[in-house]
Amino acid sequence: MNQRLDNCLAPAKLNLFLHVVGRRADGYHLLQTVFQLLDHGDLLHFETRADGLIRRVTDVPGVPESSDLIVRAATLLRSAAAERMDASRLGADIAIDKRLPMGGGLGGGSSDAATTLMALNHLWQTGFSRQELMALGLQLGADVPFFIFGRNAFAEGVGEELAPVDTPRDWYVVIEPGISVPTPQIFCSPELTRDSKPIRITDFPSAPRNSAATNSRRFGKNDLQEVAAKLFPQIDECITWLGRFGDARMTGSGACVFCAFDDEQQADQALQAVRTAGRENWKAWKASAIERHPLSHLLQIEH
Ligand SMILES: C[C@@](CO)(OP(=O)(O)O)[C@H](O)COP(=O)(O)OP(=O)(O)OC[C@H]1O[C@@H](n2ccc(N)nc2=O)[C@H](O)[C@@H]1O
Ligand SMILES: Nc1ncnc2c1ncn2[C@@H]1O[C@H](COP(=O)(O)OP(=O)(O)O)[C@@H](O)[C@H]1O
Repeated sequence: MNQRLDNCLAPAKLNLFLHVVGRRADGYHLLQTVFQLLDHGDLLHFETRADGLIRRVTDVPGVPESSDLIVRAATLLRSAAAERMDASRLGADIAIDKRLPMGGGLGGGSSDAATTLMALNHLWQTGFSRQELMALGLQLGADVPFFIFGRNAFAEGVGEELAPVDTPRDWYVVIEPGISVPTPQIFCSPELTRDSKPIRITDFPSAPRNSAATNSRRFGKNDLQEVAAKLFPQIDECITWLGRFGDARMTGSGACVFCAFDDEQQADQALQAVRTAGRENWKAWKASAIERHPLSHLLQIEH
C-alpha cells in the first residue's frame, strides 16, 4: 500500500555571519558560518508509488521537473539504495507548497533536497544513517548536509564540516527584496574579501537568551554582503531600512535581509513598519529560531 508523509517542513536557514577565509584548489571558497534554522519554509508532501516513477506533482515556475532538487534528491537516494537492495520499484509523488524565494540565501532548494532525502529514506525504508545522507546531500549542494545534520551549526569548509552550536531563541524579520541573486556572480567578484581571519567555534558567543544574545547578533559579518549590495542596490536599501531596528544583515549570497528581535511582539512591530513602507517589491515575514530540524527524529541511527 502507498505510504504518505504530508506537511513536511523544509525550513529556511539564515547565515548569522559568513566569513570567506580562503579558496580550495578547485576554486570553491572556504567559509566559516553559523547556520540558524527557522520555523518558516517550504512544505512538502510525499506519497510512495510502487512502479518506480518519481514525480513532482506541483508546477514550480522556472524550475523544470527533472532539474528540481527534490527530484534529483529522490533519484540520488534510489541510486544509492540500489547498491544494497532491489530499488527498481521505489517511486514517489512529491507535492510542494513553495514559500521560499529562489536565490534568496535562505537555502530553499537545499532544504527541499534535505527534506526529500530524510522523508523518502523513512518511507522507502532505505536505512541510510544521518552521516550517509549528509554525504549524499553534499553531491546536491553545499548547504544540504547542514539541514540533514538537523541542528544549528558552526560550519567550515564549503559548509560540510559541521559542529553543533547554541544560538539565542530570537525572532527574525526577513525582507525579500524581490530580486534573485546568482551565487556565482558574488563569488567570482574581484572585490570579494577572501582572507577573513579564521575564528574558532569558541569565539562565537553561543548564548541562551538574555545573556550574550546581543553580542551574538553583532558577531562577525557577512563577507558576501558588500559585493552583493553594490551589485544590487535593492539589497543595500533593505539593509539600511531594516537597520533602524538593529544589526540588519544579508543571509548567504543574498538577496534576503534579516534582523533579530528579543520577542514576537517586537518582531511584529518591525514587520508592521516594513509593510507600511510602501515598497511594492518587498515581501516581509517573521519567523522564530528553532533548535532542531522538524524531521530530525526520522533519523535515529547515527552509524
Ligand atoms: C553562499 C551559501 C552559504 O550558505 O548559501 P546560499 O546563498 O546559496 O543560500 C552557500 O555556501 C552556497 O553553496 P551552494 O548552494 O552549493 O552554491 P551554488 O549555488 O551551487 O554555487 C554556485 C557557484 O558559486 C561558487 N561557490 C559556491 C560556494 C562556495 N563555497 N564557493 C564558491 O566559489 C562556485 O563557483 C559555484 O559553482
Ligand atoms: N526545489 C527547488 N527550490 C528552489 N530552487 C531550486 C529547486 N530545485 C532547483 N532549484 C534551483 O536552485 C537555485 C537556488 O535556489 P535556492 O536554494 O532556493 O536559493 P539560495 O541558494 O540562494 O538559498 C534556484 O535558482 C533554482 O534554479
